[in-house]
This record gives sequence, structure tokens and C-alpha cells, in this order.
Amino acid sequence: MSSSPSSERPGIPLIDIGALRGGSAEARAGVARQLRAACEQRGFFYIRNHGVSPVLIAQVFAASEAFFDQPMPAKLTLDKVRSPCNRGYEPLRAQRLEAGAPPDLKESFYIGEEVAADDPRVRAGRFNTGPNQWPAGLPGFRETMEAYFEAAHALGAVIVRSLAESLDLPEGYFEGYLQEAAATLRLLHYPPQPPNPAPGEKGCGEHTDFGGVTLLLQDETGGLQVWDAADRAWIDAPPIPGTYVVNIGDLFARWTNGRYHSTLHRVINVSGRERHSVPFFFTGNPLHEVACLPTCLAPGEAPRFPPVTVEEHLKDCYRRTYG
Ligand SMILES: O=C(O)CCC(=O)C(=O)O
Ligand SMILES: [Fe+2]
Repeated sequence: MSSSPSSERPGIPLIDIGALRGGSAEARAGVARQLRAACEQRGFFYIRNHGVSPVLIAQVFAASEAFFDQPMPAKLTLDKVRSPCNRGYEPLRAQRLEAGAPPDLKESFYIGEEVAADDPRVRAGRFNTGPNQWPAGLPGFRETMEAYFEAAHALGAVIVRSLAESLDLPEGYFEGYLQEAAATLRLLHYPPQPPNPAPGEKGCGEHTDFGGVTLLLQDETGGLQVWDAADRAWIDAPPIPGTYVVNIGDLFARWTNGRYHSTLHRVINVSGRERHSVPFFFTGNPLHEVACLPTCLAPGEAPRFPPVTVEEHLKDCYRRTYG
């Protein structure tokens, strides 16, 4: 299968979102129009001028590398299987994102909002909600990740608000979804693709993302590929310094009746080097119900997906990929 588009279709667009921070109404509307085109065409785009500090981003990568460089026993003290809310370390081959393929060649570390064990949401058994597991021997790790979690969360909310405008919805349409919005910060480490992989074995099997939007930082290694349904080909999403790769997750596909694409993607690390990436999954208020938007149904068109809460959808996705 080809890794570049064979047709003249534009590649993955790069959108300057600077106007979303204090720009004029007209400039913000211009960004929303570009988001709409990108979400309808590919469901994937790069953003620049996003406002997250490059120093903080460099600290996140440094802390992530320091974490994965630790000996296995140290990492396993924070094994995610010890956490009732899916936080902590996950070894290689623990998740199978692509049904029928071998499990993924990545190890990872899961971080979420720090919620105390006696918080009513935890007592009520809310999915993925609770305390993190923090490494003891890595000074600054927790502070860096907490600062980044906050910055990425704020950026996610800015993008969701612009998506409301892109869909001709009233300003504030997604405020219920944004209130107490859950999110997952995941550190990923991919070893080089082995010389003799099992059939279908790769860093990250093909999948769509579960939540609302994903904000991805990747190092300079490359390996992320995005499915082009029109050309029936994988296209590369190479690293572009200073940008995020942003993609629409399943929730926006459901909201928009498929007008905004939650697009298949995968990672194959053929570089011969280690690869690090940092996806931030903006999932939203777990109890929020996601149902087809009024602006996304043509006369006579039926909703393709039944209404679902964020939490129900997420649980289902975890069951499928950790089964
Ligand atoms: O590592 C990457 O570049 C992408 C990872 C990814 O798609 C995911 O974790 O959902
Ligand atoms: Fe993904």
C-alpha cells in the first residue's frame, strides 16, 4: 500500500489557530471555517500558534524519556493493573488497538486529573476517575506533567469551542460537555520495529480515537500514518516542529453523523530508533450525552448512531482494546 496520496487531494492541512486566543470575531470565524474543512475532509490537521510553551513541551519529552529509561522493576511498581482508574505504567503488548492484529509494540504511562480517593465521583465509581500513580525517583516529573495537563486541557477546550462555531452551533453549545471535562495524558514509547515482526505487528494498530479531540505531540522520528479512505492508502503524518497533530475522535463523528471524520490511524516505527509521542485525549464530561446535532441532519436523514454518554462509549472502547 502506498504511503503518499495518489490523487491531487490536499494532504493534512496546517491551521494557524492564533486567532482563537484573543483574535477578532472575524478571525476566529476564519479559523472555524478551516477547522470545518479539515474535519470534513480528513479528520486530521496540524495546528500552530497554539500557545503551549515550547519549554514545557521539551520538559514533557525529557521527563517521559527519563521515565521509560528506568529499569523495569521501577516501572512495574506503578503498573496500571494496580490502579482502579487506569493510571500508571503499561508494558509493551498490553493493548490491542487493531482487532485481529498482534498487540501493540508500545509501552505507555497514563495520567489523568488528580482526583482524591474520597471524592464523590470516585466513590460513585466514575470510570477512569481517581488518583494518579507518580514515580518516586524522578524529581520534577509530577510538576511537569501537571503543568502540561492543564495547558493541554485548556487548548482542548479552545478547540472544542471553535468546533461549535464551525458547526454553526450557538457559542456555548458544548459547555455542558466541557464542564468537569475528563482527559487522558498518555506518554508513549515505541521501540524500533523488529527486523522480523509477526504478521501485522506494529507500534500501534489501526484505530480511531475514542474521545472528542486528540492533541498529539510527536518527536522527530516519524511513523504516524493516517488512512485516506478516498485513495484507499495510508498517508504519512510527519513531524512538523512547533505543531500538534490534532484529530477528531469518535464523539465528534457521532455528534456530526459522520460529517466530521474519526479517521483510522496507526504507527509503524521503521526509523530504526526509539520513538516518543504524547497524545492528550480530550474526552469531556463523562455523564454528557452525545447525540446527533441538529445542524448535522439533512431533511429525511436518520442518525447513524444512538445517543451515548461519554462514559458508556469510553468503557466500551476500553473493553474492546484491553479484552
Ligand atoms: O504515537 C502516535 O503518534 C499516535 C498514538 C495514537 O494514535 C494513540 O495513542 O491513540
Ligand atoms: Fe490514536
